[in-house]
Amino acid sequence: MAELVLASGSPRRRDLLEQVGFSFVVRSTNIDESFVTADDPKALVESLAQRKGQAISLKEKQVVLSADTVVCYEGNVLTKPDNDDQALQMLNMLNGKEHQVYTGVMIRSLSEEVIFSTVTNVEFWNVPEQVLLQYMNTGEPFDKAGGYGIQSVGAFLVKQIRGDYFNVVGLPISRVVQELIRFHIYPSFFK
Ligand SMILES: Cc1cn([C@H]2C[C@H](O)[C@@H](COP(=O)(O)OP(=O)(O)OP(=O)(O)O)O2)c(=O)[nH]c1=O
Repeated sequence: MAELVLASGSPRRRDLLEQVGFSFVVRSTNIDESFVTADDPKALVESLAQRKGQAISLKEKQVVLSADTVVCYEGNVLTKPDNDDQALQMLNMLNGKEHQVYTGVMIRSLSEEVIFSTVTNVEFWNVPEQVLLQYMNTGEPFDKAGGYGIQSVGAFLVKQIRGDYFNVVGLPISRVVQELIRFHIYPSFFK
């Protein structure tokens, strides 16, 4: 059986792969995300996932998985906020509105590769700015695209979603399972 390499420092991606029973090794990448253009969020996340995946040197019988998640609101692409001002600005932008979360995924071996992306619509309740400020002060927004975590305290912001919940958390896990099986990587319950 092939060995799965997760090219990600994201604890959420690790947790989701473990949740469905994959064994894998983690190799964190540090690519420069700044010079990728952001006109098209689908193309953006696919291109970033591809860069992360290509930054790993592969051996025979290894399969690498990489991903990138962004939040998109009316043409604005939101990545992880760098500071308090940015985090609050993002939360204010999304407050009371619907936005899209895009995750791009790359899976590659020495002989094959696949790149795809999934989009989920998320609608936020309208909450007072003071509450957004208090949420920001929890520190939770800072390592998350769009400045919130649907899987944690940020759940209080979410009125409804349309599409894959796990895609918002950072990996469209059911699609990933299907694709990994094509690469001969199986979750433990398959054995
Ligand atoms: C919208 C949203 C994003 N996120 C996270 C998922 C991703 O980890 C992060 C987006 O940043 P990414 O750049 O996609 O990933 P990362 O820097 O955390 O990890 P790596 O590049 O090493 O794979 O935002 C949540 O955890 N919850 C949410 O609700």
